[in-house]
Amino acid sequence: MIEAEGLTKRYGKTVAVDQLSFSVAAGRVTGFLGPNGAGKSTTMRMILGLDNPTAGRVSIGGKRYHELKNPLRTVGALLDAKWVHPNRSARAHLAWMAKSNKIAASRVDEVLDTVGLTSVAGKRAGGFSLGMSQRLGIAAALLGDPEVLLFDEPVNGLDPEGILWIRKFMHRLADEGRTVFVSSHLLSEMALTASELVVIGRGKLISQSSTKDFVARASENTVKVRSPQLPQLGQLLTNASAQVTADDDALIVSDLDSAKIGEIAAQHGIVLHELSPLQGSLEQAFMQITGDSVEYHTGLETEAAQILAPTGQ
Ligand SMILES: Nc1ncnc2c1ncn2[C@@H]1O[C@H](COP(=O)(O)OP(=O)(O)OP(=O)(O)O)[C@@H](O)[C@H]1O
Repeated sequence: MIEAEGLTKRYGKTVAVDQLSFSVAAGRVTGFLGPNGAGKSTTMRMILGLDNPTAGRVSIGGKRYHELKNPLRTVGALLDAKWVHPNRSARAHLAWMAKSNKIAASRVDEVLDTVGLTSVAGKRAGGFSLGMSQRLGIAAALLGDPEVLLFDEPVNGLDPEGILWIRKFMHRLADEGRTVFVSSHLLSEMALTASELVVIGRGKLISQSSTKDFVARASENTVKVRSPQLPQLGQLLTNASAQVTADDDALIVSDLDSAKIGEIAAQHGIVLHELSPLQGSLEQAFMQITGDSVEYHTGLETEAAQILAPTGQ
């Protein structure tokens, strides 16, 4: 369990994190969502005691990081996958970490196996692909068998196979009862990975809720309608003050629910071939909730299709 209360971090005039309060429960994946520069990394660093809050506090199982007796056995983190000595082998890197944290050497081969790196354990980590480096970073986070795991943008730059592996791995960790807190600016990815979302923008909390509720609360209320009498139906719906747009052989209708659309069609003897409410995407939900504070490009899982609006001080 992670709990933040009024967590605030200022760097000079920049307020990176602003009165942030949220909680992260065990046994599920909680997504930490926000555009670039929203304050996710700063928050994660404060959780891990790498940065001190200007105000407020954040605790893990009721204790601040510095109060933890065995930090690596309580919380593991992947902040920067490339943080390894390039000439060390994966095994040597983990063995060094285990030794310096008084963790049994036998854990090294266990975690290598868990993340599927056993066959390349003797190779130099500097030659690893990003996906392999991420796995090594996750192995390091798991060394102390911690109850709480933090991952900062773990799928950034990964290919689809790597993304899928990370997603499944997070689910597995949560199913084992661990607290899994994962930051991302990729809404589409978080929709598939996290069951709970802590959403921030410009350092402030925008919402904390289940992923399902977040979408339901904010998604546009639109309905897809198909009919052999589309122009006539479109006119009737417009007359009823609905917003109507054409979409191939269908109409996308907003500001009027499916029951009302069905009634209007029936009153005028119009045949319907389809009448389906559309659930908004997480991207739409984010845009609606955050208003103009961010701008999203959606769809592709590529750098080009990701968030565009840093806070820009
Ligand atoms: N050490 C620092 N000194 C000054 N400003 C900082 C520092 N670290 C972060 N900031 C600023 O604080 C704000 C939040 O940054 P942070 O990296 O936490 O955001 P983020 O949500 O993790 O974004 P990204 O995904 O781009 O890392 C940004 O405006 C950033 O420029």
